[in-house]
Amino acid sequence: ADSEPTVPVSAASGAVPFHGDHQAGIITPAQDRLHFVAFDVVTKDRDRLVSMLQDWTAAAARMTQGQDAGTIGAVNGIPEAPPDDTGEALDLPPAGLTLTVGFGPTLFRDASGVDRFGIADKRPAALADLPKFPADALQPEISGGDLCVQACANDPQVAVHAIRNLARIGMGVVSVRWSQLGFGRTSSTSRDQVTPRNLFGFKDGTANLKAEDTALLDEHLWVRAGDGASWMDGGSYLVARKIRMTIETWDRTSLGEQEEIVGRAKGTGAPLGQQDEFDELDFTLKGPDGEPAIGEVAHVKLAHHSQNGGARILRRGYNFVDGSDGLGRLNAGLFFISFQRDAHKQFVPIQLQLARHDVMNEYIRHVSSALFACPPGVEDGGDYWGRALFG
Ligand SMILES: C=CC1=C(C)c2cc3[nH]c(cc4nc(cc5[nH]c(cc1n2)c(C)c5CCC(=O)O)C(CCC(=O)O)=C4C)c(C)c3C=C
Ligand SMILES: [Fe+2]
Repeated sequence: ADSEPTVPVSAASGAVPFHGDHQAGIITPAQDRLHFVAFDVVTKDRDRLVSMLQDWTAAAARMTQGQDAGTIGAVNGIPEAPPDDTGEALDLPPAGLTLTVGFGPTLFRDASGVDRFGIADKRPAALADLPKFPADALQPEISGGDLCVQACANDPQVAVHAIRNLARIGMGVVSVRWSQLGFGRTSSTSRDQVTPRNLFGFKDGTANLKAEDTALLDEHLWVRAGDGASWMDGGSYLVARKIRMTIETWDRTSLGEQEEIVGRAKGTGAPLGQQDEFDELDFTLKGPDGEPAIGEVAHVKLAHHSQNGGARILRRGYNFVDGSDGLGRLNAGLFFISFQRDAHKQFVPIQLQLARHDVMNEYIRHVSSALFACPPGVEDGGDYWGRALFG
């Protein structure tokens, strides 16, 4: 990838700046592909962990700009040594790659309560474990993690290459706990983007926090001074939930029932009883039968900020199909990701409402869960991922 791109640089293939006040990959217009990884830290040596985070930052700054992970490169080193880049992104453009790091609750105190790195007193209250929700069917082996990296790009090979090289660089310090590929975005995070569809066939990401809503982002997305741990100022909390969708059952449900469950028209994405996808939800409208056009337990009503003490989130999830399950069903669903200023005040009340009342629950199952604190952006120069926490 050190050579000049061989295809014209467009918005989809170009580079997203790595440095800035906030990490890229949050309000960056959602790219089409995801490789998300959670790591366990396998050393107790704080200096080794910090040194790896510095190496990761340097590699991330390079890879997001379409360069090799290391300064020598995949094919320019001595024949006797393993290359400092694995090579599968050679000749590929940056493809909008963003790499977003997060710190999990167990980095601060592990499962046995041990403060391995002397940072337990820096754990923000907002990074307390998420509660168990009704009907959660979480698999511990694909949940949690000490660190995460969200790689988003418009080329899956570019996202996978980035995660693979970070894992390689971290050998002996971290090991991969779990990872997830996503093949199609299920959100828009900018008003310039067309709303994509999830595997239920519905437009997903219409009523989302978007990059243009700067006042709402300050209110609901970015951690600010006074929120708690100052090292998180300018950062955001990431919730990941792998949600299996039993699409074979969904596909036997009538169109009308599907639309009632969601609360929007499948074709246009408009709220039921309204015309345009981007019309504000109107819960006072009545249908021909005199009942509310959007039912009391429609997904969009239950999830709406008016029903959840004003809580809003920035959704940035992806469709996944992990092959089939051996019983003739696709192992498919939605890898839900949301960013918010405090997951306990935003994601939790919304998810409690959904877990209790959403008819969609007959067709979905939450199988993994994780919460990470994503620190603010990295400045150009000597800064690195986690400096404010460890420095
Ligand atoms: C806890 C947060 C949420 C989970 C988990 C969740 C799962 C989930 N959602 C869909 C499909 C759609 N969701 C839509 C809107 C919507 N969903 C949430 C939150 C969660 N969804 C919010 C906050 C909203 C916006 C509500 C509003 O203010 O209008 C929609 C409608 C289109 C849109 O606005 O994006 C769809 C469709 C699935 C399939 C799913 C789990 C698999
Ligand atoms: Fe939703």
